[in-house]
Amino acid sequence: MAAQNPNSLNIDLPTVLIHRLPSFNFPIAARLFTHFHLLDPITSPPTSPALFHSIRALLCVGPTPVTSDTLNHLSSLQIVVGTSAGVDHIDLADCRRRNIAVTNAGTAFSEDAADYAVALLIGVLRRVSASDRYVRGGFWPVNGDYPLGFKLGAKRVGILGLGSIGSEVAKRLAAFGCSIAYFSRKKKASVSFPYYENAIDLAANSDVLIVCCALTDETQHIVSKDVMVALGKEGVIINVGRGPLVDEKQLVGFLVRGELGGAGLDVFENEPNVPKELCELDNVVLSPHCAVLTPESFEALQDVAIANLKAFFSNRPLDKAANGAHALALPVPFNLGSG
Ligand SMILES: O=CC(=O)O
Repeated sequence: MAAQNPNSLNIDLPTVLIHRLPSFNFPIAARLFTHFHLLDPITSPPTSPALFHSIRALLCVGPTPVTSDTLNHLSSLQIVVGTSAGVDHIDLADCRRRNIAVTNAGTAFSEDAADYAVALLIGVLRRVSASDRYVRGGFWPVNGDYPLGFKLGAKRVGILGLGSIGSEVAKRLAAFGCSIAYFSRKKKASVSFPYYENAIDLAANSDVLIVCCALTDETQHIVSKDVMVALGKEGVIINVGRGPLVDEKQLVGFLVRGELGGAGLDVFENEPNVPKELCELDNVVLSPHCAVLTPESFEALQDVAIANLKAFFSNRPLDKAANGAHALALPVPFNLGSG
């Protein structure tokens, strides 16, 4: 992302510091530029480190870590605007302690993530990628028809995390004739799908587990060995959440030994490294953490980021009413103070 030269700031626009690892670009930022001065220290290092201590708003690109150390360099910071749905890369507890608001992508990515979860599931059950390899490899004329896949309709789908992505997944798979059940932090009064008290019980009553909950200390390795045993030999795991939600070492073992039916994985424990055993398996579909990446979702993301930053700079609360359908302020105390 090319940002303005800090030495030629237009003082009429509020300043937002971009926080990104050199490898992360923010592909569609055109509209943000029209509303804010985006300072990118990677392309335009500030002439004085004191500038960092005057920054009130930070735009955190992708999973760039926001640690206590980051926050120590930004003593005036009041808001971190994240550009991903997950916020596991942001030290939320420290932000809360320092009274710094944190926002995420809200629902900007939910539909794309849900579409992708369904695509991975169909890809695994119907062996779409493996069939593609079969045709391209010239095996069809030699070996004949490719082995049968499995039907999606009537599968019992267990959703781990019925937030905005999980709800979109449920809507889509219900339309395919699947039955839906879920486990979430709490039972949702507004939802009639069966609720299970824990991931093991959900897995024991499902053919497919779709993992789309947030990564927290409580949910790390929520898909454990016991969950895999409960899901059973024909069971399929789809992960569009975060790699560490699944015990990857166990998953690899279960798949290699034929103790699970398959997996569709967009996220991994040690990205961008993927266990090589997975690449050998035709009942596994792999993708490089791209479930949410469409130009349309980046447009929606800009709406959210602009709405939250505008609300912040005009002292309006960061809530849905203030920020439109996509906005979400995470439950950290938000105090604009006098700054
Ligand atoms: O993984 C993508 C996101 O959290 O937005």
